[in-house]
Amino acid sequence: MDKQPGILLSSHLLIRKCVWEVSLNPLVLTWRQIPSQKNIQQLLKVGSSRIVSVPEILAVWEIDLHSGTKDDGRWQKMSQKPTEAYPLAFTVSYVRRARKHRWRCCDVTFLCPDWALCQLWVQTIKEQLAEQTNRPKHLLVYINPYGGKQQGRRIYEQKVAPLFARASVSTDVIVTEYANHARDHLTTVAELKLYDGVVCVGGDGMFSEIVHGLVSRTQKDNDVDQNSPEEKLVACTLRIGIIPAGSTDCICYATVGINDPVTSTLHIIIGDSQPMDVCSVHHNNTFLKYSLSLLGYGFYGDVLADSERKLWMGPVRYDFSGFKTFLTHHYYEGTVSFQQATDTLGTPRDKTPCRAGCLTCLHNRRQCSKNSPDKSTADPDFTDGEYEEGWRVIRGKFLAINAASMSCACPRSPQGLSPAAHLADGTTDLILVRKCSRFNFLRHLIRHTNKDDQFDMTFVEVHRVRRFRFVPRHCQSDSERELRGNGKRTFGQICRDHPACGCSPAYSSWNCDGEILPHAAIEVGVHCQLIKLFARGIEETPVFEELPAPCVK
Ligand SMILES: Nc1ncnc2c1ncn2[C@@H]1O[C@H](COP(=O)(O)OP(=O)(O)OP(=O)(O)O)[C@@H](O)[C@H]1O
Repeated sequence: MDKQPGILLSSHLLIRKCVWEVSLNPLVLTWRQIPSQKNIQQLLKVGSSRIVSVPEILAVWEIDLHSGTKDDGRWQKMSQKPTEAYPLAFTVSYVRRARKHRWRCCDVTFLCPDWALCQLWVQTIKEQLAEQTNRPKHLLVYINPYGGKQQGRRIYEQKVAPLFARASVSTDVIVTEYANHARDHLTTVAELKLYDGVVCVGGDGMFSEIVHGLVSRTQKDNDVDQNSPEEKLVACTLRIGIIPAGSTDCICYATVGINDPVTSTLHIIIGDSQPMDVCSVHHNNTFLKYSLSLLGYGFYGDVLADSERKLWMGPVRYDFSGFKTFLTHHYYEGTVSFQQATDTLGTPRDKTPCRAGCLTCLHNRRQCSKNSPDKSTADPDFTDGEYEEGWRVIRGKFLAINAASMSCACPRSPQGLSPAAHLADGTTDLILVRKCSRFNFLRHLIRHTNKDDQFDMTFVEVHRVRRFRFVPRHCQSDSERELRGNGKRTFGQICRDHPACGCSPAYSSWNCDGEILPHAAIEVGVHCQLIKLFARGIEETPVFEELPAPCVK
């Protein structure tokens, strides 16, 4: 065994009858096949080395090659036989990158010539894993058994729990019994100090519950009043993991790049961390909700409101309501005011999407901590419209008002609603679609499904903002809304149900991450990096090139 500087261990070990030079340094574990006359041609054909970064090693254990059991006595399927010269073995479990941001767990078994060397390897790798202090040891897991295709429990038992066990991550599991069970448990009785993170098995609705529970609990524990829109919220210390088991899994797409339970579990095990902004939504100094992805008034609010009246149609209701809402072509009058983020890197129109290790988020996070969020500066390029006490004010008729805190990319819209929106830069992209012809609105919508710029249209404007307010033109009192809720129809409601009628209703609804808000007049503030996820953002290209390794089992 030769030791070079920086190298912790280096030995010749056997993998499936071939001798490999295996070495470990604090950053990577590598194994390179030693060429011999016999295997040189095969090496040229298929490649002969493998590099695994130490932070992506999940576990290591000794195995008894004769009995086929692990060092903890559990049975393991053996694919290699011991030889006289290499009678002992250990297995390393690590992350392997597959296509389209998918991660898989791979095992490689190394055969050793003697007991002492085998022990040394296992011990040294374990010591390196113990240095990875960002990894969770104990997690609180909530499973929604009714999310998506109702597979949450099965996904957890078959795909997630075995990986947690392999990586020695212990869990307390709660299967939710009713909507908001997880939120209420987190806000009140959960003993958060026992855990290194909270995991939800479900979709975006379930994730939203966890965020509401954790953020509210953190504010409660720190005596912060959530009802004040100006209040600076305290960031949550526990990270959140999402095991996708919902219908859309939009947050998973935006933070991992794919909705795959195994990939998300591996991100949790290795202790990845992705900060995320959270928008607080208030009405009249009363807290309404937190939003993580999309706030939409007009088109997206109407689609959701209509689809909720057609639950019996199943998932096809979204297409139906989308088409119907497009045909009704309602516009809404009101005033939008906002504080533009003028001191930040990046704009909604640039071509740089938010990716793992995003420098824009890093830079803008520093700006957020320097500036008080309310001190917005006037936009020097702005000549049109008005300013009121540092807020830019736009009055008009809008087909849609959307605030995208992330790209909102999904399989239907691969670039998303705002392709360059950032996960953690302390801003949201406010998109205003003014009244235009049906044909032009259709052109705008179609651009979400291809690579054309959906903002390059005269009736669309987009601003990167830290706060915004919306007030509908005919500001509605709460009693009026109650009347609507009780079924006494205003003209708006009648028109909504009879699209042939030419006039637009006075109010739409806000779609807040897939839920309808009870008020049209709202104030929204972005809280920079309020939560952290067990994720790393979408990776541009794999860090380590994938090389086929013929000897890996
Ligand atoms: N035990 C339960 N019974 C009924 N509803 C529940 C239960 N647990 C959670 N919920 C609620 O179910 C709603 C939907 O769940 P979830 O987000 O997991 O799936 P989905 O709606 O199919 O997926 P997506 O949100 O990605 O479209 C959530 O808003 C959550 O509050």
